[in-house]
Amino acid sequence: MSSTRAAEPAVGDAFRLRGASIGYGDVPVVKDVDLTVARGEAVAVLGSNGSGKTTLVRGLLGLAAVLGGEVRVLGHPVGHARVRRAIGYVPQRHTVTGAVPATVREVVSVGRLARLGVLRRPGAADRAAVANAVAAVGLADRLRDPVASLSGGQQRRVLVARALAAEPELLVMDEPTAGVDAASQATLAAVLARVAATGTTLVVVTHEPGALADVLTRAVVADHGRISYDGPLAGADGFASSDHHHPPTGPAGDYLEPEHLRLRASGREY
Ligand SMILES: Nc1ncnc2c1ncn2[C@@H]1O[C@H](COP(=O)(O)OP(=O)(O)OP(=O)(O)O)[C@@H](O)[C@H]1O
Repeated sequence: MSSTRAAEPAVGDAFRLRGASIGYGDVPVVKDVDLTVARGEAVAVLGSNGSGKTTLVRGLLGLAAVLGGEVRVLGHPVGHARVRRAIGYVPQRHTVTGAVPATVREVVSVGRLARLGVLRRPGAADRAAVANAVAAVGLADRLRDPVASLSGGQQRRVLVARALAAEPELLVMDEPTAGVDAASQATLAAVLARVAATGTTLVVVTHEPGALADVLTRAVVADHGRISYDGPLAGADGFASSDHHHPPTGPAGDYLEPEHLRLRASGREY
């Protein structure tokens, strides 16, 4: 997709964990982890079920609690407004079926909200970013269709487009290829290669790194909440667990609906 954001030199950290413990309530799942990812890197997060991969990336997004140590994203503490605008997220397992019969364009437009702020109305650049993101995932001909009328794999691609529409500096994807057919995985790999080429940092939680092997260069393997391997993706052979992946089932209502409603309530059309 084209980007309105000029490629910036990849300087500094995309994120940095120092002795970081991340979890839920007061229970750490990720324990005492040191990890630095530089801007512009493309990193796979691998490991078996329950090893803490999702919790690790949710810690970057402020969706899991930092219980100890330090987590900084783009040089800022987690939850900083600058970080919220700069980070794109494709959550795990969610499809887009829910109570709100949103169209593809509406769901993808939600990805622009953080950039727009409360007051600014969408302009040509916003509409172009949405259209480009939808085209990038191969769904341009479905722009006006209700998302609920798409297949599970197509709905995953809508969520990828929603994250791309924000033109994020850091794109975090949790199992983006789960339940997506081989042709669509190849499309996604091509999209991510173009996104990476603009200097965007990629972090992809996956059980299927092979599908994105041309894009992801570094692998981090989680094991019982700790990092057991950090190095070239090629050297992580055998760590990727293919014993299981989640079918993309279940409503995404908790994550999507309030934002859909906000978009509609604001009367802002794309
Ligand atoms: N919201 C939550 N509240 C409490 N515990 C949680 C929550 N989410 C995950 N956990 C626990 O954290 C541990 C790690 O889960 P996590 O989802 O991070 O693993 P994962 O490596 O992403 O696994 P998978 O490959 O199955 O997606 C699990 O034991 C899980 O029960």
